[in-house]
Amino acid sequence: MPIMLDDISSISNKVIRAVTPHFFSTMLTGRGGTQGVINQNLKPGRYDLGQSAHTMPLKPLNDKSKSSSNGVTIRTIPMGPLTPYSQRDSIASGNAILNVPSSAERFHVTPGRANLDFDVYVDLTPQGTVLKEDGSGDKMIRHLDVLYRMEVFLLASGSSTERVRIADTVPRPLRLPDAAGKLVPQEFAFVGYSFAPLDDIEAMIDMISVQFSPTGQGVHVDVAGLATWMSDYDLYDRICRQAEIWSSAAIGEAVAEHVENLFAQSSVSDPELNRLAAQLRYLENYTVPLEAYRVIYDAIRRVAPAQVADVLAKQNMNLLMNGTMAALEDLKPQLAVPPFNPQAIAALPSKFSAQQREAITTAEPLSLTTAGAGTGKSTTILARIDYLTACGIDPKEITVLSFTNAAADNILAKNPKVGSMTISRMVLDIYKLNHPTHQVSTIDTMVNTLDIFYPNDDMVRAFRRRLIEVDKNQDGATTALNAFVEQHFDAVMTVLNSIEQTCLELQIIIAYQQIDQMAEPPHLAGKFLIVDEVQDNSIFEFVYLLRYVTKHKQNMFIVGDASQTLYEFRSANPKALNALEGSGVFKTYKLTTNYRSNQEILDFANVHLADIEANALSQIRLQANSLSQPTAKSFQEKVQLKYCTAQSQKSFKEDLPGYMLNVVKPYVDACLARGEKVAFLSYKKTDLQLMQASLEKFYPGQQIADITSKRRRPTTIFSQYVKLFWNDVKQVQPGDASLVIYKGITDNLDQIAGRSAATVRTFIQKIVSDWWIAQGPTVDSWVRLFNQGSLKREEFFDRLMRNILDYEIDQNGLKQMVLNQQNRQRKEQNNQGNANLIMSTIHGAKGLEFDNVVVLHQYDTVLPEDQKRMFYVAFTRAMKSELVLSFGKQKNAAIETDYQLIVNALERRERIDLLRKQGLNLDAMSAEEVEAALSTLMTEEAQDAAPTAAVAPINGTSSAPTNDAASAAVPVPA
Ligand SMILES: Nc1ncnc2c1ncn2[C@@H]1O[C@H](COP(=O)(O)OP(=O)(O)OP(=O)(O)O)[C@@H](O)[C@H]1O
Repeated sequence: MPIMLDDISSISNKVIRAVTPHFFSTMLTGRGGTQGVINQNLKPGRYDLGQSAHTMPLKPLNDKSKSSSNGVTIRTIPMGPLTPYSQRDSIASGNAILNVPSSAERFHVTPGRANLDFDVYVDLTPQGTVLKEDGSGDKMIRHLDVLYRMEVFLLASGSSTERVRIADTVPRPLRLPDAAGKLVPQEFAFVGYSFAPLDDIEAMIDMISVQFSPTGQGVHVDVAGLATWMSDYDLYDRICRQAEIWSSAAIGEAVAEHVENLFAQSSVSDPELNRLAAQLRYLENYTVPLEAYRVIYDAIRRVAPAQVADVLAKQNMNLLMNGTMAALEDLKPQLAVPPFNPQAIAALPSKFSAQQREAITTAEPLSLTTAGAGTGKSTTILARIDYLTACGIDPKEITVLSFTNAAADNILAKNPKVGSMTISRMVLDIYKLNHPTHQVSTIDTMVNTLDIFYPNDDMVRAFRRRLIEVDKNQDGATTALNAFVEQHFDAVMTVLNSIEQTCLELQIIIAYQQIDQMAEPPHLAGKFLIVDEVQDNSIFEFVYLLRYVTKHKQNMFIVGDASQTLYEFRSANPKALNALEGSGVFKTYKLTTNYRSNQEILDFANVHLADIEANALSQIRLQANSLSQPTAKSFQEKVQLKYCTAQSQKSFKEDLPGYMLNVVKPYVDACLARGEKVAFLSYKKTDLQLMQASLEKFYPGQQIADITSKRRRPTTIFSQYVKLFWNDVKQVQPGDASLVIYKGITDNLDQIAGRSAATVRTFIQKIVSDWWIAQGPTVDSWVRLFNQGSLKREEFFDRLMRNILDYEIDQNGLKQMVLNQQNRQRKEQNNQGNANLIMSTIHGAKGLEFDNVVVLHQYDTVLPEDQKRMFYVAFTRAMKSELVLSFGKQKNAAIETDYQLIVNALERRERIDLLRKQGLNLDAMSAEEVEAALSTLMTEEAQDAAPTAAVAPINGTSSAPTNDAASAAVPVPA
């Protein structure tokens, strides 16, 4: 039985969390107090000396951006759900509405003015901020400017209206008769934007009130009172509220309302459509819930003409996914399904649970299995292949897409006849067949090549910029590149055909856009598509797969766990599975029994799982496949926690050898004595190396396997050289060109390799001399042709240039291939090797399991979601026991309190069981009576334990390790 989190009140409270300004940017520190950029001095007010509305334009707040020059970095961080442009269009449509703020929030401009039949109120909403970081001096200076939406409300005296129309001009007539025929002012709001509302809002108030007041003069504004109201303005809270809108269904409603406002007009102009497209792209600046996209998508489909809706849906990847899913749903009845085969169902091995059987044998054309860690997702995929085959489906008809090469190899090793690959490989195979002359290059090499061949082409310059944005993984970059390629398709293809290059990021976009025309290799023609670890696919990969399935009317069986999303940095969205689950397009199956770990390990993991946002919808709680009930003692034996306070990572690293000796070694000794393996997991490779150094000292005879995948940066040295120095080469005789290139690269390394020149010098010298040796004979043959007069000088240099560019691409591809192979072999060591000690990054351990695990955990009071998910993956790798070595600055860490709460809850359960065994009928007793009985039992236990009081504490906090083994507060398992 898992320990119920509801029994551990402080833990279950954790799922309720506020959204903070960090939602917009982690640079927005402070909570309106003395610290951080959002501090108590930051209030709406007047312009700084020398500033005015003219020096602070609104335009930048239509996008999130970062620019640096001369040590000064400027970031624009928008916060309004609608950009100022969209807001203006909505207002112009005559349909925009604004909530009237409560009397506690707004400033009343016209209090006690009995001679007026109207009231004027004011409020401010942060629309965005501009953060300036000046590092040019000794100290970094941060300055934040806030752009406010100024809201001026004109309401009839005594009105309790909650929502008013936003007007762009004062309505005429000013007053209309009410039900009783009395003339009352028309109510409305005006909005404007300002970085200094105390300077700018008075003019707005004046402009409105002058037209309503009986004297024809504007109302008096108590500027001192307004300044006091602004000095009480809680900016932190207001930014939090904006963040809440963005991270909830409210953003969907706000944008859908805007879409409806625009299309309620008799016609929508092209500039308005362009600004709406920009608004939809603007949403990609932040993580908007996918359910909100559904609302926006539905609104677009409802009100926009079909062709316009198609174009709009392509402006944002998440809208595109909604659109693609809707098309797939329409086709559902035509998709492939396995034939009903009772023998195949009966032949399933008996070990499979009912839940697993349901998923494995599903006859649905589109199915999604969501499941927690260790619940048998990978096992279910293997069984699905067997099941489909048993149903008479040719294995060639089955394609399995995995996230890593290692996982794809694993499927292939067990099922040599099915198609098994990564999505990148699938796209590559299709692309290569259709564009065989394009070599797969990197974005860096491509950009250099574009600069070399198209230095003055506007289209190429824009294309290049889009590629760089994708390379930097900027928000919305893939959407922008996709839209760009679609708009300039023929021109882009002409350029790619001429440079004979492409890159992975472009391949999928082109394959997507040409999906209906592209030929496909026979090994991809299968009717049954299975996708593993779907949570880590980027939204665009997912959109592509949905279209692929639509095109081939395939059966799609997908499996994933949102809480294990690790690749958000390459555009995976942990909430995508929730959206699929909620869409109703996929039949959903759930696996809840964990077959890997004991319940003690899962109780600890469950505490962390409860705190993961991506689990909020599915509310998965891991339960072991065992009837044995954990006790406080068994929990402390199987899950050990050592929390270490450390002022910095550096100081923890200095202390790490001490912790390895006093805490980790006793634990590992016990595991090895039981003949079991131990894996060491950490986020950083450098920490693993430190741990490994200690292990090598403690266990000189033990084999240690490092299964972490290695990475390498592709080189751009040749293309960079050609871009900057090719004219030098063209000045010399062809016979001297190779030497000039060799010397040119090594002599100009500072310019070519930038800051890394010093560290890569030897490496670069080697690759340039490798080129010379490898390509020497070819270049010499061209030199001979030139000398004989059968090759023109220009043609010689053209061939030479292409030769070195091709060499760079080949080398990058070759080295990556070798590295992939080595990485696979490294992973294999875990399965087949003799090593008892295994080192891996947490990312590298995904999908794997080990007898025992040591997790290096970095604690913080508020961990970002990606780190929570990462540590959850780490906490679910062990089968038998785990030791968590956690470090952080805080003295009282919640990870310790949570651990102790689990122990307390288990002890309480044991005592309740004992009372029941003693014959007490607890169900018939009141809560107070149960507590009294428990308290008596505890007193008796304390009396029994009194003579042996000198028991070491279970877990302890220490600020530095000692060499005294007895002080290692973690008990070693029996
Ligand atoms: N029905 C079952 N009976 C017994 N063992 C099972 C069963 N299903 C799965 N297992 C075992 O449970 C362990 C976890 O399974 P598997 O690796 O398939 O889970 P997973 O959901 O893919 O895990 P993760 O997401 O954490 O990588 C494996 O050792 C597997 O052999």
